[in-house]
Amino acid sequence: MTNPENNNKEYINDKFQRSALQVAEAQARLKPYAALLTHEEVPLTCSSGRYLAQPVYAPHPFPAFDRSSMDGFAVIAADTSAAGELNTVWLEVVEVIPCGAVASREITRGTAARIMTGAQVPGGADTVIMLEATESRIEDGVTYVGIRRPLEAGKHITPCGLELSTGDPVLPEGKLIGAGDIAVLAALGVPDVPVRRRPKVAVFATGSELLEVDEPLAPGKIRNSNSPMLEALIREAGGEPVRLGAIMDDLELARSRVQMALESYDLVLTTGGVSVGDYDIMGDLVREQTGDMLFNKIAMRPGSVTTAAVRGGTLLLALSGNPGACFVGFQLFARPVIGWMQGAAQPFLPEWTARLGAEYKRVDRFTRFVRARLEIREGVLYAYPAAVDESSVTVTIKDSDCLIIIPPDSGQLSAGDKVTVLKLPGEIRG
Ligand SMILES: Nc1nc2c(c(=O)[nH]1)N[C@H]1C(S)=C(S)[C@@H](COP(=O)(O)OP(=O)(O)OC[C@H]3O[C@@H](n4cnc5c(N)ncnc54)[C@H](O)[C@@H]3O)O[C@H]1N2
Ligand code: MOO
Ligand SMILES: [Mg+2]
Repeated sequence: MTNPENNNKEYINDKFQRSALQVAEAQARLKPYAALLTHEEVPLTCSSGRYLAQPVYAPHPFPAFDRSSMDGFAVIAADTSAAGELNTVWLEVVEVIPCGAVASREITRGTAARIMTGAQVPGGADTVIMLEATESRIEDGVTYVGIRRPLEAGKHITPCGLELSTGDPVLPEGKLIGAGDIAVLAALGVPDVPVRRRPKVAVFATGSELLEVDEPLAPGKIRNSNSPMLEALIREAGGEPVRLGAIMDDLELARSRVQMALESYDLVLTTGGVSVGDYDIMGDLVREQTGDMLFNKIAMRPGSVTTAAVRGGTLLLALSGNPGACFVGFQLFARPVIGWMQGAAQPFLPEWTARLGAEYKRVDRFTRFVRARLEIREGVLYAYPAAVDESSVTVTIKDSDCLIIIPPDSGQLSAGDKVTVLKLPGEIRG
């Protein structure tokens, strides 16, 4: 264990003199090191939640043929111009066209084809009449369809290319693939989808107080809740978490673990030990090689101690040990890094506008990111700040739909005031 007496005396002054960066500046410092990963092809059904590595253009028109949108008869509109209540026009039904079939002949004046929803409209026909609007009779083995009103051309026909023409852009590179995208890719005949490789993100916690989840509580100890939380957050952001466990507050041990992780994974996340305490080894470790430190203080709360360094080209993001600060630090810094690595078109949490559901009086010299619950009432979005949003608090993380951004100059805010919120992934809990 690190001895407080000889705890990095050379760095002792730096430890307290940290210059705080604005959040956007810190994010910008990370970006050059969040290199785009290679791509791989995955089966279409496995592509949900992955980021598209290449844009998709329509290889053919969609629909690829003129399609009937009703069960009925394909006819020539001009044949029905004289039709009326007292003048039934009778057309000879020359064939039946089920879905998937192609007519064997063209429709000519005086003829019609029975057609099903989704079937290709036969050549010559320019309109479809619904079955219910017709009558039929059979005479000498020949079926006739009777029509009592004039029809417009183009009715109940979905034209070839209505949705897409050949070469139309369909999905941009960087799109997060969802069910609708999968439907389109299937319709366009893309069995294997080029997606970005998922970043492998190593997670380890530091803290001599940490117990595993299945261990009984012991005096002064707590269970390591940040590691499983971070793993879930990494998955949510499209990364592949690699759990490296928890280590004691031992600088030597942390140094070798961090080094090993930096050599083996795309990104390394740690939690704990980044403040100025005697055993805050991650802070010490990053300060050892000041050249590769990107930042160690951010003008935000919680998460002001979030620290980042780059070693051998790989990013180390040392998040706070305080659960609330660890969560917010992940959302603002680790999430975009994991997104950038996958070429995400929208790597940041989306910004929404809401009304404060209750007053917020806390004023800070740093921007606050306040955990809050969202509720929609009469079409208006309200954000209710968590009653306790200290960075050390765990339980309110689970009740949060968003983070309200409270800039330092906002003063005391009243219920109903407009605020910007960062929407967290998932459904609004209501
Ligand atoms: N003198 C000062 N003290 C502190 C400052 C400061 O500026 N001056 N900053 C405070 C702020 S702000 C924060 S945030 C915390 C940051 O603490 P660390 O990142 O160094 O984290 P630890 O000291 O390791 O732990 C803090 C807290 O979190 C608990 N913890 C740690 N790891 C986990 C885990 N994996 N799962 C759940 N809980 C965890 C730990 O037991 C402590 O209670 O520092 C303030 N202090
Ligand atoms: O860095 Mo601490 O999380 O501001 O509370
Ligand atoms: Mg500490």
